[in-house]
Amino acid sequence: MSDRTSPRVAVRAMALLIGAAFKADAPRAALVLGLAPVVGAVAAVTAVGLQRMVNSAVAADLPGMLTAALILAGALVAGQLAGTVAADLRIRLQQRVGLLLDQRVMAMTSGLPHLDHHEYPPYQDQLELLRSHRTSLGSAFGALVENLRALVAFGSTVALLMSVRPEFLLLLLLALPTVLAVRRGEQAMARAEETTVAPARLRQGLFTTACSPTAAKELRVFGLQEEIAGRHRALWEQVDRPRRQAEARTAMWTSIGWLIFGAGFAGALYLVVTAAVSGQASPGDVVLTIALGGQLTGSVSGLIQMLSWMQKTLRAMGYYLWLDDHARARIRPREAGAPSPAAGSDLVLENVSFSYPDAARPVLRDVSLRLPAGRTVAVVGENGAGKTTLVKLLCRLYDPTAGRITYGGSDLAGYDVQAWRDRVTACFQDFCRLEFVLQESAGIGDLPRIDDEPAVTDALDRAGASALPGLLPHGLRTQLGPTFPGGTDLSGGQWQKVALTRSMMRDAPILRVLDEPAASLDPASEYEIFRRFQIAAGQTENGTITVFVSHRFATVRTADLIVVLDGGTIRELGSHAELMALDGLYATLYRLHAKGYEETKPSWTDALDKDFDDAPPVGAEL
Ligand SMILES: Nc1ncnc2c1ncn2[C@@H]1O[C@H](COP(=O)(O)OP(=O)(O)OP(=O)(O)O)[C@@H](O)[C@H]1O
Repeated sequence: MSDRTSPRVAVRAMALLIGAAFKADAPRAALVLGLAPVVGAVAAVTAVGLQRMVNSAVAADLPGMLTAALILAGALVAGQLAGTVAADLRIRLQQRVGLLLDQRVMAMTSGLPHLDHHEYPPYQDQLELLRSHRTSLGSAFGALVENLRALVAFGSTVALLMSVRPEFLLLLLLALPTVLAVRRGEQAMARAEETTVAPARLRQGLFTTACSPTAAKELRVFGLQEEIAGRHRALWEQVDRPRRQAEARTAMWTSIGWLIFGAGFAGALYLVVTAAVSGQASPGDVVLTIALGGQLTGSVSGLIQMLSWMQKTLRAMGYYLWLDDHARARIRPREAGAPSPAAGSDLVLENVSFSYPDAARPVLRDVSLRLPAGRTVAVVGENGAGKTTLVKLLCRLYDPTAGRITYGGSDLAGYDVQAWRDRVTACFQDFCRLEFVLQESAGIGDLPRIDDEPAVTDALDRAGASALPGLLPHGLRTQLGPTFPGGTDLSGGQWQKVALTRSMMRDAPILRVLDEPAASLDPASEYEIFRRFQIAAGQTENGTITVFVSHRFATVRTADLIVVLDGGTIRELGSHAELMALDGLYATLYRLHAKGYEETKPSWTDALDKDFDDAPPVGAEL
């Protein structure tokens, strides 16, 4: 992993923070940055006032004493006012900058066209580092401002000390070991965090599992609480040991640095006191040195704390910039005039192969397939055969690693990814339980019509869920999900129907993907839904291609075309009748399922047999 605190990254991060602050609130940003040096210089001005006061008092110079008193009073008032105002302004601005960066992180993460950052461990590690340092992002602008203040405080103190004796510049050098120790400590800490990020991510995963309502049932039934807690503890140790060691080393080096600085300061005091005794320095110089000495210790310590804070936030900004670079390389703005997919064509896979990042073997190998417009296509195969991967490629959640997918003769990769997705709709196996009101949770499937009640009612009907609003206390306005007070939780099948309704919202999709859309549905609902899908697919003017993945052969047999995947390749292809006549893998699997099915076959499936046995096969055309 690259050094997240390299000078180049630091400069980029600071420019980004200042830009974000001005974007969030330009007048406030200008005021905060302008006040920081004023606050930083107050202590040095106070020390000058003291020096003048003592020298004027020794010389019995009343006007001089009055001027010194004015300087002291002015510094006191300016310090208090500017300090309070600056802190207040800074904290609010810091919150706004934090919000802006949070929103950018959300936009970048969810705007990435592909899924690899969620599924590929090295990317997940980077996201985990960013997530664990997210709060530092919020305070990054504050750290920048406080460093500016601390630098001015330190610089003005050193300048004044040099005005007493130039050799006091050496004190600056004596502060260096402490500063370097802190910087090295931060780097060691960064290394420790980066090398332990994988177990830290696993530990976070276990924590989420232990607290998640989805895992709650299995945790109790299998008595897993102790097991999960034990694994969490072990991972904590694994993560914590290198971090503790880095902290201990930093503390040791910082203490040595402070000892060197303390010895130097004692030497400076000795020099100025002996000079005053021999008449080479004024009593004011002694007071100034003592005041500045205390001030210098405070400002070195402040500077070190600020530098340490700054390094932490710069590290967080380094992770942010990694995501920014990653997203910039992948998120393409929608090109004006880029070709849009025209409706009514076939979708064709030409020798498509696909491997997940870093995977040893391809998941799909040399798949060639024509998905005809206006038809339903079922994809079947054993677990791990590559069915979900295939539909992910169709949605362009990944691009093939070899071969190509074309629509209307044009490579999908040539279309703007968002323009393609605008014409695709889907219900995934691991669908989202969006805890909005029912109207929105379903309507979000076609964002411009999220509030369109007739559109949602129609989609509910097409998804076989028209009864759902009537079962809920406030119909379409019912708040879904147990997270909200007064929210209504749904059964697994009802949630799935809401997800299906979402996939029914877009009016004329080119492609509708249904990845095990009926896993939680009862057989009658499943039958009804597929019947509607098939009728809808044949009727839509643009000839929607409906691709569904299913293990339920009673439904699969209704498809116009059935694709049998086996180990990432197409084993068989055709209509139900053709595949049964072939008497291969499909026929074997079908008979296995039918055996159990015939024994318990309910009467409503007679309609299924009658409806689809006469359907013309389309596999022959391919
Ligand atoms: N994100 C991923 N990264 C690496 N490998 C993956 C990923 N997703 C799936 N795989 C692997 O790809 C293969 C095919 O997975 P896929 O989900 O496409 O199978 P499937 O046919 O849909 O299975 P199922 O019927 O169990 O849903 C599996 O061996 C799986 O381990």
